[in-house]
Amino acid sequence: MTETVPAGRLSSVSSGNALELRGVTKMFGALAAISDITLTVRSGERRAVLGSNGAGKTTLFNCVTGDFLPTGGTIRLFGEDVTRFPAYERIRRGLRRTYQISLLFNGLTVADNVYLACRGVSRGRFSFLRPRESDALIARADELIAAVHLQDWRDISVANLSYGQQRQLEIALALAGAPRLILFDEPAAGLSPTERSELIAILQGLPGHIGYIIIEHDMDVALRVAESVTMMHNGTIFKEGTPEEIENDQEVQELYLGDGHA
Ligand SMILES: Nc1ncnc2c1ncn2[C@@H]1O[C@H](COP(=O)(O)OP(=O)(O)OP(=O)(O)O)[C@@H](O)[C@H]1O
Repeated sequence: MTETVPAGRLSSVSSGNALELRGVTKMFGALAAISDITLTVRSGERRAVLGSNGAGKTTLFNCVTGDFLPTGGTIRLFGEDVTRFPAYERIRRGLRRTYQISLLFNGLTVADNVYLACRGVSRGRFSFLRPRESDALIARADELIAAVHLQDWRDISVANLSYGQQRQLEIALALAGAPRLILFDEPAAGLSPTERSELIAILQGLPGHIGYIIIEHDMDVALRVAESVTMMHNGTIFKEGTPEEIENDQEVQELYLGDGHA
């Protein structure tokens, strides 16, 4: 976890597309939660998806992960059509996701949680651990713990971590295996200003080959950790641009920033 590429210079280290959505629609009865979404995210790209409540952000994530099958359209992950693939097949191809709810083992330590996540995605998980394999997984777990700035809490049980530290740990779990694209669902929700700064530093410090899409209501966080922004409104894409373009866009300000949604 030593390679760090600042957001904004990522396109130079990666090629190809991580994600291509073409005309993706998801209906719930008569309601189009998302409608005709066409979106391309390059490998290594860091994209924020913004929009007011009910804009369709989470539905978009659920379609990408395979939690929902879209009603229409196609989804390609690293060039492959995964539209009808189950979630685990997408995970095998390097897709990860964090949730707004915690999925941690509260009674276990930080190190145990990350170790189990590493073991869960390692090839030898169904065999008895050989010492060397175990050592490698422990070393990998320690790398991930350092990547999310939790090395001083390595042996503390999750129940004794602050809320912000628990969110940091969830990022470490998402990094287990070989993720190439991570979907972060409101990682800054409920964090203190100090914890938000920590989160920004962690996201900015992720290895350059790992792209991500972040849903975030906190504009300050979103615009600092993303190189591109997609604004959603009423289930459709309303605007795309750089953080600067979005921040200065008159329509965005009127629709989103000015009405207290941020
Ligand atoms: N499982 C579901 N069944 C029926 N309607 C749903 C379902 N999931 C989402 N919706 C509806 O689809 C629309 C988009 O919801 P979605 O949760 O994707 O928005 P969002 O942008 O993530 O909102 P928020 O910021 O509040 O999480 C909303 O009108 C919502 O009520």
